Amino acid sequence: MGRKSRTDNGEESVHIDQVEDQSEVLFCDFSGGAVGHRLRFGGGRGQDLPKAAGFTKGRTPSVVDATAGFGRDAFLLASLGAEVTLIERSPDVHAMLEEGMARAREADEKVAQIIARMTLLFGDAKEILPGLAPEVVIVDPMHPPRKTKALVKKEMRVLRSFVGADPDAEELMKVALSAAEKRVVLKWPAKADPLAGIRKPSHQIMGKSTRYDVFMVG
Ligand SMILES: C[S@@+](CC[C@H](N)C(=O)[O-])C[C@H]1O[C@@H](n2cnc3c(N)ncnc32)[C@H](O)[C@@H]1O
Repeated sequence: MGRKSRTDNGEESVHIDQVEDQSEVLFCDFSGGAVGHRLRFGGGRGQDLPKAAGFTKGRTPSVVDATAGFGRDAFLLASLGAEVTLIERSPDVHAMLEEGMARAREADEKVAQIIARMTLLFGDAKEILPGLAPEVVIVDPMHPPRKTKALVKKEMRVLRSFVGADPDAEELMKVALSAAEKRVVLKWPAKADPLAGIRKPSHQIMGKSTRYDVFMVG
């Protein structure tokens, strides 16, 4: 996002309005890096997210990831055999995902099979979810600022510079709770206060830095 102006000597220059981390590009890579590593060495259905989403040895639910972001959670669940619909409302992030998925389809046969189970939608999940009747909804809004000084991972800082905070997370959770047929999983920082205005979770799965609040419905 740039704004043009004239310098003292009359030359045109471009000012970057949102300097923060927008100098960095949004990029998603489904076949290398952290995602590829998790695919090769991850703990399968024993990982916290699939457990929270109700994946068992014999059961693979259909999932809507209402907050797609980098698509990593969706990719993990699709790698375990689930059909996953991803919803993203930021045009920049949606474009990044679309490109990342297209690249991954070309890169590697195994990864392409996983991507084939992922359907990406553009828009606000609060409007789209009620028309989908999903078994399981995953909600992972931008997390509240940390109470500690621990630095947020760079890629999340870059993402935040594009999408900002998600102040309507409570509203999204309410829509998710009425749309899901089986359960809603809220991914939230382990030590953060519960999301205001939402009923208590049915149970929690606690990780080192992340927890999964599981809300059974129906
Ligand atoms: C923390 S990131 C999600 C990261 C994701 N779980 C992953 O594995 O990469 C949150 C994303 O959800 C998107 N988002 C938040 N609220 C949304 C809504 N109501 N509808 C669609 N997208 C939403 C934001 O634009 C942002 O890209």
